[in-house]
Amino acid sequence: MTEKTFGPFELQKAYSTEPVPDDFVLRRRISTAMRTLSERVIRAEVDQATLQHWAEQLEAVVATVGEPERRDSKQANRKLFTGAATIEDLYHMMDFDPVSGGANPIAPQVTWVQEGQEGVEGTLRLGQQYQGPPGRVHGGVIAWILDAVLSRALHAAFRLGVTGTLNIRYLAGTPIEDTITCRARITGQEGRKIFIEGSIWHGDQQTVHAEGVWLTPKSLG
Ligand SMILES: CCCCC/C=C\C/C=C\C/C=C\C/C=C\CCCC(=O)SCCNC(=O)CCNC(=O)[C@H](O)C(C)(C)COP(=O)(O)OP(=O)(O)OC[C@H]1O[C@@H](n2cnc3c(N)ncnc32)[C@H](O)[C@@H]1OP(=O)(O)O
Repeated sequence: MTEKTFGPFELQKAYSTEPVPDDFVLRRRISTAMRTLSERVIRAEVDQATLQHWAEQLEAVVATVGEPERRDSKQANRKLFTGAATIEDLYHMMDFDPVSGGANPIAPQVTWVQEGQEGVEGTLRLGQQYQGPPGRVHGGVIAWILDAVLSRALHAAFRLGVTGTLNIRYLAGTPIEDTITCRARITGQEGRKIFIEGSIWHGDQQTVHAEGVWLTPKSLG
């Protein structure tokens, strides 16, 4: 049997419906453990001996991992655009994404509840490791997440581009350790320039507004 392959317009569907490759089941477990650890060790009230013990255990894991060879992600990207990407290639592109990638230990995990041409919506919860002012999400982390959410609206509408400009207006504090909602939608297009706006909400309160311009590369536009 020949292995199924995918192009850019099949990416989102295949990624959410095809079985997770075996190695990514394990990569996700590793990342979940690392994310949980990051959240739990921040501000942990423990004694010196416990910190010493944790430090030694974690240093031992780092030594065990060493510096492994890495796959060239450009190759998976090229295969995607010729319709030749395998599910493994798709996971290598998507699952290491620094926002919502299941196999990336630093990626805040977004649950996408709506993804379509009319826009995207996702929910997430950010732990103490993303705190700026006490109890609130760091402003830079908010920009990081919104860049990805607005980009997701671009992809959900089957368009491609890189962030050219991203403006953020912080309207109210965004809480850590509670569920927040992110939204984004395309508002217009002029040639290769695509205009996208987005927001973050805590319940009924909008805490952030974002708007930006994405540029489709000359080679694709
Ligand atoms: C189809 C389904 C797809 C599904 C998904 C597919 C694939 C997914 C693949 C992988 C997914 C994994 C991860 C996703 C990855 C990233 C997502 C997050 C997004 C990012 O993290 S991305 C990184 C940060 N980003 C950059 O790394 C950009 C660096 N930069 C440049 O690469 C250039 O700077 C560029 C290209 C921006 C412009 O260069 P250029 O040569 O094309 O522009 P040019 O001069 O021709 O201007 C043409 C007109 O745009 C106006 N203009 C120019 N620059 C502008 C700007 N900055 N802002 C607003 N307007 C601008 C001019 O004023 C003119 O306007 P006018 O025509 O009106 O005069």
